[in-house]
Amino acid sequence: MEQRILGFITKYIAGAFYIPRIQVMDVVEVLILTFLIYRVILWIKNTKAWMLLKGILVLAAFILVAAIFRMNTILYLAKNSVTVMATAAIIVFQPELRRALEKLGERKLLASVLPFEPGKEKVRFSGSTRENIVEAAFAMGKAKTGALIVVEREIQLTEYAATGIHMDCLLSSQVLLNIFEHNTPLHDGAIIVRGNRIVSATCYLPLSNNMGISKELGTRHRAAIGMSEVSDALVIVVSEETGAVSVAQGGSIFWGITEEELRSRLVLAQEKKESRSAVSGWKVAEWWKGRRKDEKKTDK
Ligand SMILES: Nc1ncnc2c1ncn2[C@@H]1O[C@H](COP(=O)(O)OP(=O)(O)OP(=O)(O)O)[C@@H](O)[C@H]1O
Repeated sequence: MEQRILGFITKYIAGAFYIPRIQVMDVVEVLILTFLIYRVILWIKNTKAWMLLKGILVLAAFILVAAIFRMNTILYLAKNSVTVMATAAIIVFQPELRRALEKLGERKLLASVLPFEPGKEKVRFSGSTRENIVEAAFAMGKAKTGALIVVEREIQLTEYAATGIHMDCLLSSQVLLNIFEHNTPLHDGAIIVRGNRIVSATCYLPLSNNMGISKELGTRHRAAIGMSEVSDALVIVVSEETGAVSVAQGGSIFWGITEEELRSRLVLAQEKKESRSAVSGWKVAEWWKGRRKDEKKTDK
């Protein structure tokens, strides 16, 4: 048995000491692959694919042992079940894969090379829309009227808008107050804001599966976090119970924020350039640093 292990290692080392001729394109290829692998590892770390990776590592170790000891039946089964397992993984991780591809699309490679996009406005929604949202959110907070407002950014939320009642109405604080008024047909669920207009009301949002979310937060807040996990939207929640205004972004909730904090988050969401860089590159680090200050701990 010892000889078998030694033989395996010697064969492996003999293969590893072969030094091929390295050309410029090989270096470029290695750099590209390094970057891609780094991004995949980051993605795995931030999603439940981390558990999948752990499972794959255990399986790989098991298969390695089987290869060393020449357990042919196990090797045969492993070889033939790879396709089935890959298909199963794609089905199970479909939401995460979709989100990863959407993020790739968000970056707009061409746009980041070109300094400007002709014919496109610099802001997503006007200052007046921003102020109307702030005004209505805190007015509803004062009156303890529950509300859920999704402000769309780069990722289109058409499929979530389709779960509600189509509106296409110019946003104003009065309209917001009216929509979320108790016992009215449109008060339940979320509204989706695109630009300066309310696209849809009574929309159903995906609930977050995050086990770390405080038990004090009910389904309205969980839906806000869920929506921010699957998109880059800024989701504003007004608690019916406490009147607190919170914002969910990037899978985290910033609970009980002030008027000024909500305004500055909306300013960031408003600028098209800012929102694009807020999900990529070094800005992410700044954003993370910033969010630690006012983020409500979700594990209490
Ligand atoms: N998946 C969802 N999508 C959209 N809206 C939802 C969803 N789930 C719940 N809601 C909204 O949240 C309301 C229920 O809020 P609930 O009291 O459970 O949550 P909460 O987080 O404790 O909020 P509050 O502090 O306002 O009580 C529902 O009436 C509905 O309007």
